[in-house]
Amino acid sequence: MWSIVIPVKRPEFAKTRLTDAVGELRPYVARAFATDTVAAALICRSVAEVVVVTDDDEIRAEVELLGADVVTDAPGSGLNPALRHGAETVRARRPRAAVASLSADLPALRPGELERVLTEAAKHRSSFLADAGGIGTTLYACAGDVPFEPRFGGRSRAAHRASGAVELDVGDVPSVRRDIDTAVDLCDAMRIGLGPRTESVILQLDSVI
Ligand SMILES: Nc1nc2c(ncn2[C@@H]2O[C@H](COP(=O)(O)OP(=O)(O)OP(=O)(O)O)[C@@H](O)[C@H]2O)c(=O)[nH]1
Ligand SMILES: C=C(OP(=O)(O)O)C(=O)O
Repeated sequence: MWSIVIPVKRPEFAKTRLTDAVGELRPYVARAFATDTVAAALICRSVAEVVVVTDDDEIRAEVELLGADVVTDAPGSGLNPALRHGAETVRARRPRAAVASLSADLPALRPGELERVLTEAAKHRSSFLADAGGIGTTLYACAGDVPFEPRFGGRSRAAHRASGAVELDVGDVPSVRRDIDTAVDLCDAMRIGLGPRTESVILQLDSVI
């Protein structure tokens, strides 16, 4: 079973590359992405717990209701330190927990696809899943006795590979790979099938592109 750490940046500063597509709805879109991601992770059969790293009070309230734990966005110096803080919190309680981090911008995430990825990840000491664009990473996973050392940001697929983590070769898991940076990514996720919170925010738009 896995402990999943999901980082959520303050929505008022998040998903800036979607500004042209969603305008003033951007913080609501970012929150909906995160909440749909957390909801799908929580019902995945391989997931024991979800820890969300955020300073956003609304995200906190929503995901706690769903059953996730929340820790503050310490030390306040960006994504990888926030992820390490989440993993440290997990391992303070369960020292040999297998930990995986998942991006919070996967609003089409399907629990069964995540389960297939985590089953493959369980065969390795550390591993990662490349994003749909082939440059970044959506999931980074470590066995219980392995230091959790994420390298998200920019060309993180190459960075994770260079760190010695194994790239997971799991076919047909589009919902786990489809992170959303742009309007085109959002259209792609709509084809896969959006989670209900994102769907209802997107319905308020005249069009996405
Ligand atoms: N807790 C926390 N999460 C972060 C931080 N920076 C990024 N994230 C999360 O990391 C994941 C990937 O972030 P990006 O795709 O770069 O998201 P973004 O910065 O909102 O997007 P852009 O503004 O378009 O660059 C998302 O789940 C973000 O919420 C941070 O400083 N703290
Ligand atoms: C942070 C990442 O996401 P993106 O660059 O797609 O925003 C990453 O893939 O490492």
